[in-house]
Amino acid sequence: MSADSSALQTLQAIFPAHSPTELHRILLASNRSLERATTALLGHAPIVSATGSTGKSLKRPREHKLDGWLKGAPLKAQQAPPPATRRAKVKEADSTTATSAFSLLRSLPSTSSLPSPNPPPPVNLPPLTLSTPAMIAEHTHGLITLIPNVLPADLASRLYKTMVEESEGKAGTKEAWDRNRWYLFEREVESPHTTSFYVEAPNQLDGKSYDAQAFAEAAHHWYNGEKRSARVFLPEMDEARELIAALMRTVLSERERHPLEWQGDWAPNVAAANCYRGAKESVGWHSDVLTYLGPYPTIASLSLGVSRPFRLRPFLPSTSSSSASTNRTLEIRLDHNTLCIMHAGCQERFKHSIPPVGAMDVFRLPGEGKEGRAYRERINMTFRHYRPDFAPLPTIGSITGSSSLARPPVHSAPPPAWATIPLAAPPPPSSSSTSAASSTYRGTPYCHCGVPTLLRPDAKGRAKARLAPSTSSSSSSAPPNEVKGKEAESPDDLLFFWTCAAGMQNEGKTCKFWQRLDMRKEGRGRWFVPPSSAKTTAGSAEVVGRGEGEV
Ligand SMILES: O=C(O)CCC(=O)C(=O)O
Ligand SMILES: [Fe+2]
Repeated sequence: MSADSSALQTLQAIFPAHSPTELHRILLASNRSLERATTALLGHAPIVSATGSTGKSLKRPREHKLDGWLKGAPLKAQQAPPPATRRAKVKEADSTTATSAFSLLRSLPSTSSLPSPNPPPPVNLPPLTLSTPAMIAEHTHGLITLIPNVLPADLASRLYKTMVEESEGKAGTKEAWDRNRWYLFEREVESPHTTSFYVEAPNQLDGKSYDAQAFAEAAHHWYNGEKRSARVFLPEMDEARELIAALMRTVLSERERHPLEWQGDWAPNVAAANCYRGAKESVGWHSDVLTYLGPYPTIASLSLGVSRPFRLRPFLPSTSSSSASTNRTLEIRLDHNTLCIMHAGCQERFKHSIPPVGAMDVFRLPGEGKEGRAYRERINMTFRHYRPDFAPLPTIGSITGSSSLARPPVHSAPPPAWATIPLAAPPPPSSSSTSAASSTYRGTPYCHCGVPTLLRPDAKGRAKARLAPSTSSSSSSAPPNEVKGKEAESPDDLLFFWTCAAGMQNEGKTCKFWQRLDMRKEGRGRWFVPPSSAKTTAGSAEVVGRGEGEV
């Protein structure tokens, strides 16, 4: 796929009301710069929130904010998966997905494909609806498993009601969920849905090699760097995550684990929660940032309430030609009480989105009949396993485990926001600690802006092509991540890198920091030695954790 068609695709996603021809013309007139084309199409207006925190006026109609992005086709009537028992469904899904995922990863568009001098213009096929477990397994290469009716019906209803109230600020913490805000091309944008982030209460952490504060701090990455507090799991969420954890143990025991993924138990220790109120609320194309999940994470995403389509689109290598079929958007309907498991490799190979829909059915709780409240909300909870070997450093090692702190309504003091932690100046390049192999865990690399970086996969193969053109063949002997041993036995050859995150909150300005993930040098995976056993204190950790050199 050429840079042009990639940019064109992005423009089509942002401005679906414009024809591909028109977008192509504007892209060419903008010297093929995506940013310039976007600016031109937005008429130079900043995308600011209605409350205008930048102080600039809202000049564009609402459809030009993020919630106007990706206006998809109206939701087509779709066939719900046929009913079956929970056990049978797990089996059915497993039988089509087990152990095949990583060999199938190799069959996805390769980052080593040859450039195509004249790629054909992208053809816009409508999304392909995947309505059976077999279709889902085939088209997602085993990277998605859907489990309908995952929770007992009564728990699903209770959890849904609580989370709707919680999102409105009427339960638990009495604080409504917020919209994320961040910068894109130096314009402030806000998420077209509301969101919040949940972590384990300190008393749930006894004996674990991380602490609640560390992961509360990690909530910042969920919020694109905006300073927000994490909340503690509500009782109904705990009930659900226990059941989901047990189910996931079975599902994962039957799958091949990727050498770079977490090799221990998958424990859902955090959850991002999203509320989509009405047909227009949505989330745009993205893949989940890997900063605390590490490479090849498994994410268990629970849907409650209104049914909405979930879309997936493969990342296409920047240097390869693509056909309309390899690039086709996939669509899966997510009904109430469905678990959508995004397996290891899904974030690396696909983007996902919840598009706005033209119309939607309201939701009534099972058993309440027509008299029941007509809900307009879809609640989503993505249960995630934040890895100790990817945890933020400043507070790791200070496990509280205090039962007197049982279930506080919310972390009362804001977590030690990375943007506010007094930072030592980044060390000079010569003192870069990356050169010394060390197995002591040193946390998240900090960039030159003094903030923790984001971990992302080199999903399009751009970095790989730039770094090592000679390794661009899939038969390359150069291992990923420059490591020997188990972590080098990656069945695909994707790279991961740390990048500056400051731009998301710093009026779009970044320091261009870029550093390749190296599991061994950074003391992760099988080289992980928890800082507590290395006698790291919170105070010294602040200094140790920052300022790795740029490569
Ligand atoms: O609402 C969903 O199903 C997707 C949410 C999502 O993409 C996320 O939490 O990262
Ligand atoms: Fe996501």
